[in-house]
Amino acid sequence: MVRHGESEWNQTNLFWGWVDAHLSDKGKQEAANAGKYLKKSGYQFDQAYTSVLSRAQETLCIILKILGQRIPVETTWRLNERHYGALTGLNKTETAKKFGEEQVKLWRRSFDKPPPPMDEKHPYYQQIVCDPRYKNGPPQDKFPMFESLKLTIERTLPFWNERIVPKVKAGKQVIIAAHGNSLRGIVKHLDQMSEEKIMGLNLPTGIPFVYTLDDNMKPCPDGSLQFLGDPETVKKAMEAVASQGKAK
Ligand SMILES: O=C(O)[C@H](O)COP(=O)(O)O
Repeated sequence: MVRHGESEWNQTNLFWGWVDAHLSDKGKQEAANAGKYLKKSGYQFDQAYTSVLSRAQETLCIILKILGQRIPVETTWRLNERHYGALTGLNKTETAKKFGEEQVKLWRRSFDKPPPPMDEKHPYYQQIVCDPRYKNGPPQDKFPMFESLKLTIERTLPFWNERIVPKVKAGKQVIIAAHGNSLRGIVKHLDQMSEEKIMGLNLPTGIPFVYTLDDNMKPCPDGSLQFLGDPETVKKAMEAVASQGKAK
């Protein structure tokens, strides 16, 4: 699994959720580094999965190009970033100054406290709701206007169980290029993390992590959340993500 590289909106520290941002130059470099690391470690994949958002698709494309692999790619809104509701488009530092760091941490990392909903007057409402990439779902009457991690997991796990698990059980190697919170949902599920523990997990951009699963889809000993990167770089990258919500 890999969280997309830094996007143009990461640079300006905005909540972006379902808004479609492209990779920044740094993000393209991060994706290229991820590809090189995977290549050096000898990874070959049979199937790829990604969201319908450009930043995840661009990351996957760069990685597969470096691996020199052409494999089937399945895209789904179910792997999208969580929908950040009314916070979409707001600056994270400014939001922490206005509402306090604790509140922003709860919105960003708590399990079931959702951000306030996006209403029809929100500047990104039309762009998201009318985007043709959602013509195959989610249905208009269930289209999210906000998501907690819990709600994100509720729409990500059916895809994991129905589409990804059968491939893995058939012995296929799969790569998932997605987003900080859709991947946190899968990690929570695989490692059966508590709601408290998942609050402390900040996935860095563009650093792949590996799961080796047994026949019951449980992580093998040492087969859980293994980052492919130098530990100090991974640690710093995780801290940097956590501190995006500070008032500074
Ligand atoms: O949507 C966003 O802003 C990011 O993809 C994830 O942000 P977070 O790290 O604040 O949850």
